[in-house]
Amino acid sequence: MSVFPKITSLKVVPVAGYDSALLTLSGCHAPLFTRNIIIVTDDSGNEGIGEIHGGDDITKMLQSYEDIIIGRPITEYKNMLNDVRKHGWRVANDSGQGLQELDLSNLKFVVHAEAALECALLDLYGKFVNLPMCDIIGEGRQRDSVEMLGYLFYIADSNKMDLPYLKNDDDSDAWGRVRRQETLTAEGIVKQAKAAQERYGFRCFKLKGGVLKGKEEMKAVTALHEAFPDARINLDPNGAWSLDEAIALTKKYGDALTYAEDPCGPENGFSGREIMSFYKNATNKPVATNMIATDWKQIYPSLMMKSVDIILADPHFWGIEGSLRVASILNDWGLTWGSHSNNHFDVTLALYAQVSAAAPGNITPIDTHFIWQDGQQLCDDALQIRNGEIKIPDRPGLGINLNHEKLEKAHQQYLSLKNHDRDDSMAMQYIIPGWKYNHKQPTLVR
Ligand SMILES: O=C([O-])C(=O)C[C@H](O)[C@@H](O)C(=O)[O-]
Ligand SMILES: [Mg+2]
Repeated sequence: MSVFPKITSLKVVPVAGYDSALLTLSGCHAPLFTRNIIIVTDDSGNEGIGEIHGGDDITKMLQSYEDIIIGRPITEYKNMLNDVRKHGWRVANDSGQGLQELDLSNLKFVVHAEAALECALLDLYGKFVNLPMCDIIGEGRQRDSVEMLGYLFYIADSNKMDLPYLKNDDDSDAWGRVRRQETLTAEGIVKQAKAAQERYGFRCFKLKGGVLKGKEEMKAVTALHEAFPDARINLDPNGAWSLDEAIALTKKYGDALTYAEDPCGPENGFSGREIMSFYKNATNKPVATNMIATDWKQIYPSLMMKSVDIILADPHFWGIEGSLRVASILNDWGLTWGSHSNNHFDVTLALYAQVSAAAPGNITPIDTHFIWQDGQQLCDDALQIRNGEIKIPDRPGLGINLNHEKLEKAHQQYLSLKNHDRDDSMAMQYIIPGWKYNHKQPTLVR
């Protein structure tokens, strides 16, 4: 008979949180974004938690795991995950296109819902053996503290949209104010970076591009470099530029840009993996991606063709152990690991910290959207970004515990929404009536 705690329940709680009117190639972030929180309990009384993208399909996938895991000892977590992969609910008709054209309707195929279960089971397991998650995953702990990057965005004027964006909700410092204000210039981006640095101490920045003309965005990169000469600076237009434009822009403004993230993508019958390899040959610029290498099939040609240097292997796309396998391979081959993010709560923030703490090698500072959500924590003991870093707490598992009242409030916010899937064109159409997504046209260039 097993002496190990057994799983007694699985609960899926869809939640929503507030966001700013952030602009990206896919449009404008809506005032509320959705996520799914999974809570797994065992008969020792422990609660394990995980968080993943929102949307009805992902909620359904998570709910389908219940019968597969109830009654099993937590030490069987690897077998439980294997059974979930075999028997869990799946969305049909994946074209295999993935995110190479940033088609957000493909997120449900790219996101691996079982990563949230993996997180909750490892949280329980860590609590059982009384060790932080980073000590029991991958090759074990590689560092005690993880560097995060300051993720900057152009922001639309939410006063011009009849939508419930937060306004004047946080007057505690410059960041609290700046993150809700219209930002469409290089000076505005530098102001945003300074405010973010003041609150969080970031040493590196990433600017989300694909919004203005490439030349304008590179001017913002140059202004950031002048303001923060020691910072690593990255621009991510999500493949909006043509190969020729990406080469020309990088040549002109190259010194300010430490590396480029998905500067170009599929064109003229070539896949994004081929185009990025042409770009690298022409510029020698290090390249990061969360678009062309999001699974094991895509990673093979990407590495064969030397299309990328930095793979942002988000554990929500690869699973926790999958992401760390990517980290080990990249490290052995002299390449670099990092993680991509979408909007998220503090459960994901803790997951990024734990996975990154276990990623071997010289990793790149980790993406997080959380600074845009700060103040909406679901846990009382949420991890903090201080001096640009998150310290791994001396607590077992993820190192955080849900506050069920806060969770219920976020669930009520979710229930107030008609649509649960991300749709960046909805808010965008308030800015440019009739606006339609085009993966080769920056959002405001119409
Ligand atoms: O690096 C990233 O965060 C991305 O490439 C894509 C995401 O869709 C991001 O722009 C977002 O969530 O708004
Ligand atoms: Mg990206």
